[in-house]
Amino acid sequence: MVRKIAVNVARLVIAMTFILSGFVKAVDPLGTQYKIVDYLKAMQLGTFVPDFLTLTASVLLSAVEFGLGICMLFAIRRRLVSLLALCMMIPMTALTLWLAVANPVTDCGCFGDAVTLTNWQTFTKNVVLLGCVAIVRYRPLDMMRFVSKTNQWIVTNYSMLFIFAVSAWSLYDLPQFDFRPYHVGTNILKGMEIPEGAEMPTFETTYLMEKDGKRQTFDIDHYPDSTWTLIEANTRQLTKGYEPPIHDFYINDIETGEDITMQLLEQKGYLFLLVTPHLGSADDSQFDRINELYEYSRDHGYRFYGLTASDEKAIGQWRDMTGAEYTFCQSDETVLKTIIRSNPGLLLLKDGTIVRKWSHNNLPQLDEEQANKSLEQLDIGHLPKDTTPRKILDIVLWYMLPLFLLTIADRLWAWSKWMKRKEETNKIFKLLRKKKMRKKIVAGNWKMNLNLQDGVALAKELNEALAADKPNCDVIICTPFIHLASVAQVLDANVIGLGAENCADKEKGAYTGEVSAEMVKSTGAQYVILGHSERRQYYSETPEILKEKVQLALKNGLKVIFCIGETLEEREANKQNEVVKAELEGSVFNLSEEEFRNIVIAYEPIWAIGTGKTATAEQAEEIHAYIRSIVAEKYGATVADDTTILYGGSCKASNAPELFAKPDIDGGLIGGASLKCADFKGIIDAWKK
Ligand SMILES: O=C(CO)COP(=O)(O)O
Repeated sequence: MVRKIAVNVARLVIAMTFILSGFVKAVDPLGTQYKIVDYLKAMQLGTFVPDFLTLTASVLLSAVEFGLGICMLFAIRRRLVSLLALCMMIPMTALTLWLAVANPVTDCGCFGDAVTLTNWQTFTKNVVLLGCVAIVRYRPLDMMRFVSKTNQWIVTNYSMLFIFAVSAWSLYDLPQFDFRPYHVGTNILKGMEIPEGAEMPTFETTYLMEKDGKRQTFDIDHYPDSTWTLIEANTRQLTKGYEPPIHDFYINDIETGEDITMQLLEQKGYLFLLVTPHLGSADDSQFDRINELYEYSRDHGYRFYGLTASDEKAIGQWRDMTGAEYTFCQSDETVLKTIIRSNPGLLLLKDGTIVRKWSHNNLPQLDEEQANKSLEQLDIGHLPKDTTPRKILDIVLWYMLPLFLLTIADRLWAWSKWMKRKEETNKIFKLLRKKKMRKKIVAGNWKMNLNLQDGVALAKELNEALAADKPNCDVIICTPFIHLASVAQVLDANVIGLGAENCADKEKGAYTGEVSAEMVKSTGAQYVILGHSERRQYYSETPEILKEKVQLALKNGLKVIFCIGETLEEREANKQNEVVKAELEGSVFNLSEEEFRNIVIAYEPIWAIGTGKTATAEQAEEIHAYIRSIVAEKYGATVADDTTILYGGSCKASNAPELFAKPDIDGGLIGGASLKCADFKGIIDAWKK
């Protein structure tokens, strides 16, 4: 248990970290690409790898991280994914150790610009993650699944589609979430301010001095007297001090080389900055639109500058190619790349505040009417509404919600499958289902007892007792022929069903002493007992005769309580299964499924009838389950599940509850104990226990 919890906590930590890190990289693929280039430069490989490769690597890296995170979260391909995570984390941890020690790149870029970590923090984070991956790798199968194997492909494919769409959209337009210091709404001057009392950087200078050929290093507090000669002074920075979010922004006038940052930012009004870090690789497809915007700003007296890190030659080429008339200024390439992830990209500032940012693919287009208006009058001249909540909602609606719904549907499906399996294997579940689906019946078989008056009186008494205390099973009384019509008169058919104990194997005609199924039906009876062992034994009813009787009873709309059961010798010879199977096959398994649904089976071991010897509940359950299994073989599991199988043979109020509690025993066919109202009701009430 503890182990399982540890594996699942570790798995969630890895999943969340990978998903976050993959997502923020996908949101800003160019930022990730720049970071990759930084690493390559630090390894002296910068010049060998072309841009398209580093950009592809950036997109793939985010997809791999996000994909691994999702697989961890949903426990998809557990063994493979934990191995891949380990293969990724080992070199990553080694790499970040090198970063922490050698410090070739200051920010690792693990979480893009969303979360900035120092190199030692990154290394610590990776050590923790490596630990988690090791735990998960040790027991990958302890990870609990959120979606079943058959539906995992939906999660992975949908996630891959999502993350590539995020990357593509961010590349085409701009990062959908801007975590950099130059996001819309930022006042650049404010971003450059150092608050009063902020920590200042500290430095230490040491002095290498010489006296009489002996050299020694001193700090300022222990600076020696003039007998020492200064050889060398060394200054090193001890602490960085406070660094404002924008600390390296500058704009230089190309012609004069003068820094005009303050002049441009402090001047009130609108300012367009066309940012092109590198003119040689800038996209020039939209130059018409850029020129139109320049003309618009010129007509309305707005300032418009190109800002690049390229040299004058490149600027000249750009002018020739695009007909650009705007003035170019110079700035730092990295700063320009940080300002906007588009080359070129357009910035609109008002009073030093960034009001809008456009990728070259999404530049504003002004129609004639708009072109005549000032920026104050246009939408684009004002800060946009904060679209972050909307974007988050989009992600929730388009990505998280479908996955969530899939998970719920999948879990419900898995749960119903589990329940089904449980029902098939677990007796308690079986019992629950049986009680839910099949008819529970307690039927009385009066046999050749009670004269007409006593019979009618008993029927009346029982009717009243059950009307006053409703049974929660079906109750049937099966009486001799002569009682039927009269008893039918005193019974409430909604409370007690009526049946005969026999019917003829002939339809009608010269069969002196016989009573046909049609006649039985005409009394108001709904059931007939057939195949009782006493009739088989004393009146030589063979399976063939019973087959005829069953057919005629069903034809006349009677339901049949069909009795089967073995003799003591047969039980002792362990032949009970064979016997009951042969009895069913001999008389009822010829029926169609529809006909068979009108059969109630009564298992009555002959050695238990009227003898006071009851089959134990376990014995009875065992053979009832067997009977149900052969019905299932013949008619299928559904019919078998719906078939009521009664137990008969010395069943009393005292043993009925135990018998009826068995999953395959659906009630009783009662002989002796059905002749007294109290005894019979006692058995009926067993269903209430
Ligand atoms: O034969 C029976 C019901 O048909 C069982 O009889 P007893 O309940 O008297 O044993």
